[in-house]
Amino acid sequence: MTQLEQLRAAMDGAGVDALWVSDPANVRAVSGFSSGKDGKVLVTRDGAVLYTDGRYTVQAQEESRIEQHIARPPETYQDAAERVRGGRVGFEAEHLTVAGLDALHEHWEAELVPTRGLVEGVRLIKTPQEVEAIREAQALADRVFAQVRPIIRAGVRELDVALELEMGLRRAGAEVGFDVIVASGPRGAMPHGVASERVIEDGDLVTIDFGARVRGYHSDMTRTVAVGRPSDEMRRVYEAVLEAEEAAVAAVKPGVRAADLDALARGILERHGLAEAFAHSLGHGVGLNIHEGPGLRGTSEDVLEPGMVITVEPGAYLPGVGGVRIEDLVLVTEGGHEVLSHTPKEPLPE
Ligand SMILES: CSCC[C@H](N)C(=O)N1CCC[C@H]1C(=O)N[C@@H](C)C(=O)O
Repeated sequence: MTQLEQLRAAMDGAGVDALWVSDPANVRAVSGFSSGKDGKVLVTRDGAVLYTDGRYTVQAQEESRIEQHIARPPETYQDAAERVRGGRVGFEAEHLTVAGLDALHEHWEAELVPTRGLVEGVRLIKTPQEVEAIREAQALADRVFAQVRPIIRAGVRELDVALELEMGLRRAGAEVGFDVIVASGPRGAMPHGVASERVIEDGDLVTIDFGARVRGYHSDMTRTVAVGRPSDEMRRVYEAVLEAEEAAVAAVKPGVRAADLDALARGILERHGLAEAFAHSLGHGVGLNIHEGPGLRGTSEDVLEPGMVITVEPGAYLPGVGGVRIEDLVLVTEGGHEVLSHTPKEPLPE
């Protein structure tokens, strides 16, 4: 089944005849149009139309796999009105604004129905082309990390490490996937500690979390590296996080519940007295968004399937002391898994 056929099956399940797609990543997923924030897609039983405006005429022709209609509101809504008249039309409840919904009510003679996760459900399983883009993004990030690794040393600002990573990604032809996290010494206790002016010191652990974006698809990887000799306390934390990460990666295969993977890693950290220190979920799906399904967290009902691309990223954060996170990017395969991130996990210096 093509992704559009899968989406129509999901629409049947939700009891809608058509779907108004407004989330930018979903617009891109359904149409291929890369400026999703300036586009909308209407999917009906027998068609799919991309609506965008005159700034994107050429781009839409080049990129879109579906029919394109160049217009601005209200003409956009008027054209779509003919296609949805009298039907039940789903809209994306987690994205459409109140004003956007008002506009649909104003222009359409149709029943408007809130839906959740229809396109996102299709996006859970990547096509071979999507996997290829993610694989390229990660390979490129691995290369850039290797180039930048020598400058991660005492006396260098976190911001300079981030800048080198960003320039490396850009030079290699990728985009920067998200704000680069470089969290050294006590700043390592911040899971989202984006690079600051702090100067890295001897004895610090430095957590670096960054990703590339290639053809819209993200990579995501974290390494925690030592600058000089870390304290015995942080060494124990590092070994515990590494044990949790490796055990969780090893357990990735189709049929495994995402919640069970989270529990596996959490249980290992708990045995090391670090249950409270693991302040986020084990991981997440990666694709057109850096965070998408499946969610690897205790409350998740997701079950792993071949074609999912996920992160496995346990961490332990000790306020005022420091932190460790180790993250790999993993493809779920028929036979188990393939780790897409290849940057070595360095042993800590004695
Ligand atoms: C702002 S993008 C951050 C990318 C990073 N690899 C990441 O996903 N992190 C860093 C620490 C936790 C984790 C995260 O944000 N997880 C989310 C899904 C959560 O809610 O736990």
